[in-house]
Amino acid sequence: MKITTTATLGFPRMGPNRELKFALEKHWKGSLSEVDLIKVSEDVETMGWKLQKEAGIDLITVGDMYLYDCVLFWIESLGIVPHRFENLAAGTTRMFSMARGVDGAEALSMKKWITSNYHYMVPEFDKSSKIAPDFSSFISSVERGVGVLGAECAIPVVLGPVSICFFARIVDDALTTHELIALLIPVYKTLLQKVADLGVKEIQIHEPAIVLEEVGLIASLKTVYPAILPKGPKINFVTAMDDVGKANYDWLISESNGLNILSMDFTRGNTLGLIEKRGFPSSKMLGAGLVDARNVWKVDPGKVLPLTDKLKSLGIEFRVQPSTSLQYTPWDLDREMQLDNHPAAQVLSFAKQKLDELVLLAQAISGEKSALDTHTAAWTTFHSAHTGSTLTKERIKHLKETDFRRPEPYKQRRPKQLVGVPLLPTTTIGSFPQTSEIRRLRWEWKKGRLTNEAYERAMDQHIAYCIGIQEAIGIDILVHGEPERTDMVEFFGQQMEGILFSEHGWVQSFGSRCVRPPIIWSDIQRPKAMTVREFKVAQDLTSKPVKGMLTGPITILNWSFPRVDVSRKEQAYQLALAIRDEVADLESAGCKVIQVDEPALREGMPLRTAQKEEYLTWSVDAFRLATAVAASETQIHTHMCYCEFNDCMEAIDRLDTDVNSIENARSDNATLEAFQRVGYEKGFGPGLYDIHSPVVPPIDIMYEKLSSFLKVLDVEHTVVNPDCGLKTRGWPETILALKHMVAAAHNVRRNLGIETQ
Ligand SMILES: Nc1nc2c(c(=O)[nH]1)N[C@@H](CNc1ccc(C(=O)N[C@@H](CCC(=O)N[C@@H](CCC(=O)N[C@@H](CCC(=O)O)C(=O)O)C(=O)O)C(=O)O)cc1)CN2
Ligand code: MET
Ligand SMILES: [Zn+2]
Repeated sequence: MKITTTATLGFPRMGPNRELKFALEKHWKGSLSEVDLIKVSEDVETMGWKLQKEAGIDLITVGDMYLYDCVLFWIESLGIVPHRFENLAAGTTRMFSMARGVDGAEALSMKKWITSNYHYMVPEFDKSSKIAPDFSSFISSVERGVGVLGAECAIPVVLGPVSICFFARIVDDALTTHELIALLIPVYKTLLQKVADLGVKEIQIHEPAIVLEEVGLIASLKTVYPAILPKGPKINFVTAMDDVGKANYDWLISESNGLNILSMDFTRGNTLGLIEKRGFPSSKMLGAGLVDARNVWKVDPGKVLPLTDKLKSLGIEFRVQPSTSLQYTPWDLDREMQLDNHPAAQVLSFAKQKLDELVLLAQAISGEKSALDTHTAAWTTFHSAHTGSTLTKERIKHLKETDFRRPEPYKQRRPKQLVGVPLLPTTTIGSFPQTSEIRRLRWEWKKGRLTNEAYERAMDQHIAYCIGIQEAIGIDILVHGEPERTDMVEFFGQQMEGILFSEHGWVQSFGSRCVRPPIIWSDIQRPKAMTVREFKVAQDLTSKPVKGMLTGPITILNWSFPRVDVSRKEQAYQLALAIRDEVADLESAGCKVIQVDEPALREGMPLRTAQKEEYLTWSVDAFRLATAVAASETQIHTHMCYCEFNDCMEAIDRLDTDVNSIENARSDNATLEAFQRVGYEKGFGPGLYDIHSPVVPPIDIMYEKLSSFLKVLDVEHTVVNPDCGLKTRGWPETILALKHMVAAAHNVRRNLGIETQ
């Protein structure tokens, strides 16, 4: 019997030891040449190819080793350059300049990639932008892949033109999406023919935007695809992260669209439902995304084999693939020595292990019944050994309606809070610069070269420094600065039972920045207070209120690898109880204002309208469960950043926080007005300046901005703050920016007669 084919859709790009991250950062500092940077990236790419080849993967992607981001690479290759960068010569330097900004030209904006914690660079097309393609870098990387892997195995990846158009921000009505599509058609036709001429047998065209419910998407697909496909290679049209929805599905399966293989995600959304209801043509092959590329659990044969049996019974010809690129999982589980004896280790799988799973699954499908037996055994052992926490389960069972409700509504509790703090109080979002000295201390401590006491003393000095700076600048609501936290999610996860950590399990978040997502494997419990010690250290140093700083349950869930044996809702409630206990402990320690960050609330929202409400209901409830324990006198803040607020404003209102500090990078007040329209009447802290830029706005700009906020917002309910945490910034610009922010607040207060001197 013919063995089922296996293919991949992309591999982690940072390398087993984050080689690319360190090379990039050296290059940007000027201590590594472009040639040497490219050498590092090619070495990492070759390592990935070798692993895939050795695992027995049949079709391996090439041309997708992006130095910074996939979309950015295609922006540069297509030469789509906004006016402010037009004097730069094409090439890697221009590409990095667009990603990171240069003096006088701010960076392209960054956006969450569909429903993940990966960020892409947003293409920007203004009146002076053109399409000025140069595909030489892409073509030579494909040639390298074909050279190493052979033309039978090397599959070039192209980012599709429809996604470029739908991701793009068109400035000043420079042109319509339709006109942009028309410009891209001949360019893509030439590109795809060039790739075909290299003798490859298949081309993957990735169209990630197809899972979004965008108006006009289908019309674009219909215009573009008949016009661009080359003669020769088969075309694998790749979608991921959700099902494609009915309308797009019907276009995908149409006989006349010229597509040969349709790759779809079977781990999110309801792809099987679409196939069952709407059929699948015998003229096309299915690229079945059966191995979850966004989580770290082994394939469960009990779940996946019934699915493949179904596909077989429908007579569909299919191959085995990961659900999307493996870039969302860490490189290799074998390096995690400290997990060796952990009960969950036997059911974990990182990118390298997933390659073996693809091959085993293909063997099982091809009739080798025993291929996945060890997988079945591992899951059985895991489930029988793992009982979870009775205490947590009981607490959830006995939750009452009042556990989700503050003792009094906003209007009644607000006058009881922070009495004595001036109107338009100034504050920050939590973190202060994470200096190399802080990271070095942490490293020494982790290696055992620094005792717990010595590490805590060192962190306390940083806290004292942060308090001193804030006092000196005259900020009203202080923070301790979060020096003890590696990451706002990792830090909390590390102190909860039921959550596991990897040592090398880095996943790219944007550019060279990576995260090590916690792995939720069992019921959550918080054995002891997580932040109270540092809060007390800070509060003891000042008579001003210090804001307690927590990460909310939804953000912890969405930035972790979740369990697959219980619902996300259940996990969110468990996390909420842990945070609730922390809120109560902070309050007992004298904390008067507590911020519970939820920057990832929007990101976890499903794409299909039908499922959005359900998600927003339980996620808002989880947040309320975490915070409603606070007394009326305690002011609860939240913070959200870099997301689209428009379709979840009512949900944000239902969080029932006293203050919501949001990133508001766009200069107009559209977001604030929209919040007013949905009846949001609680406290607001719109970001006064963008923390991503090292450029410090002058006082008068901040003054204007704050004054403009007050055209929409009520003075009584407005808080003055930057738009996100300051951990990625340096001290000098942080101090200057906060001085300007405080000065702007004073000027506005004087202007309004709230303050006299
Ligand atoms: N989880 C998460 N997602 C998020 C955000 C966030 O803050 N957290 N913010 C938004 C943007 N995303 C971001 C993601 C990562 C970073 C970031 O700064 N990451 C750091 C890693 C942070 C970290 O854990 N650092 C460790 C250091 C670990 C380390 O590299 N150790 C070295 C040795 C020590 C050294 O020399 O630094 C090693 O292991 O080799 C620490 O502080 O201790 C990086 O890539 O550089 C920033 C923003 C959206 N998503
Ligand atoms: C990505 S949101 C960051 C919130 C966190 N409190 C910080 O200031 O870093
Ligand atoms: Zn933020």
